[in-house]
Amino acid sequence: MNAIELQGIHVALDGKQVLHNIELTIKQGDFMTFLGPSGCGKTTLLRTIAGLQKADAGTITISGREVANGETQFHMEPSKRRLSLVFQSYALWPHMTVYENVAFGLQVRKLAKAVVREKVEAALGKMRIAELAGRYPSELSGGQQQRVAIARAIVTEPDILLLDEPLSNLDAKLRVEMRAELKRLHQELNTTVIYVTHDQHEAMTLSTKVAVFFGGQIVQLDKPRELYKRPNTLQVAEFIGSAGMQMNRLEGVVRTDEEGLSWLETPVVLIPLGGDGSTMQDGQEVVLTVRPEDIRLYEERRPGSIAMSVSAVFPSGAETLVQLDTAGMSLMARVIGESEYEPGTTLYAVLRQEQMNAYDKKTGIRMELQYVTHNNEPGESTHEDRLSYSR
Ligand SMILES: Nc1ncnc2c1ncn2[C@@H]1O[C@H](COP(=O)(O)OP(=O)(O)OP(=O)(O)O)[C@@H](O)[C@H]1O
Repeated sequence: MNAIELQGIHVALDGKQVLHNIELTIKQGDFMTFLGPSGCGKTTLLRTIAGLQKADAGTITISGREVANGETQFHMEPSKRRLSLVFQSYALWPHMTVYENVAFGLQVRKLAKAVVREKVEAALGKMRIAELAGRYPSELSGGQQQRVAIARAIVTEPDILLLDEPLSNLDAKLRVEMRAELKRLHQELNTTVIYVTHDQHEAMTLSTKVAVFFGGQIVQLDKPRELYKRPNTLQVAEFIGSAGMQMNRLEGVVRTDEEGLSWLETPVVLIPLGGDGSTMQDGQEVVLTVRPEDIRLYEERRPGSIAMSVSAVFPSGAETLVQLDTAGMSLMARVIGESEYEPGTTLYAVLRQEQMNAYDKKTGIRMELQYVTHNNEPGESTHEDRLSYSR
């Protein structure tokens, strides 16, 4: 069964349209992340699912039950939706111990004392904070407080766990630790999770699915790997490519000749294209993106390679980023392990074409280009032989 179905959700705040026609299905057990820049509507959608915000139009169904309907003005109370919400601020009650904070939601349901104890102990155990039961929030670190907040959310065994930037107040080391904890918890509980973040790393490492938001709309819904490899638009590619996940960008123009041959002309390399040409036009401006790990570096010239000069080397232990320049263009390549390259060295960069993405510069939409693979067999005349490999 689907855990959540959203159909045609529209929300306006203060007369401004914040969510536009959101359509989304989340499967039971999914770890769904809402990813996007600040102000794109992620939190508003989470609050709408939780029932803290009314939808102006559309329907929300949770575990087969309709909980909101814009047309009939039906709006089920948050407490009846069988979900728990954890905020960025932990919002623990300062005058209650950890045990009391976690037990509160069960006590209001008037469960027997022994049942409450059993469930609270289980939740604290799952978050690995059993020994903190008697402490007050002021006696805990930020990471420990966040664990208590999550224990409080899971103790009621909700169908769905909603997490709004739960790690953003933690320092870098704790974030990584808590990320691993959340992943373990999701696997252990098999609860459906919706997670809001603007951190691409968090989205990539935790999620089974990622919904990318821009301007109140979902612009791509994919598995993390697909999103990383094939962003649908240049805007998504650049967003996913920011914050430490460098993305190289190369501008070019499609050229076709009278014989029907096509190629991409960039300032540094000509890339032969196959296909019947139906998806491209002569003169069409294209932006190519290629990740640093998809650039191979050679010390000798190869077909289709770009002669470049090493301008900087950034070693980081397991890998090295090598920055290369030519003709006013800069590329970043990733090399496994340490690299001996010295600034000023000439290297030949080959872009792994099957890993590149091409976008129409005007619309920003990804194009399906067919690249001609390099063929080095002697004596064979190929499409690429008729182009000069590099300029
Ligand atoms: N109570 C409100 N009244 C009016 N506008 C609001 C209100 N809350 C949010 N907004 C606006 O709605 C838009 C979406 O806000 P929202 O908090 O959902 O974005 P977000 O993607 O979660 O951002 P962030 O990552 O910064 O939390 C923003 O333009 C914001 O200014």
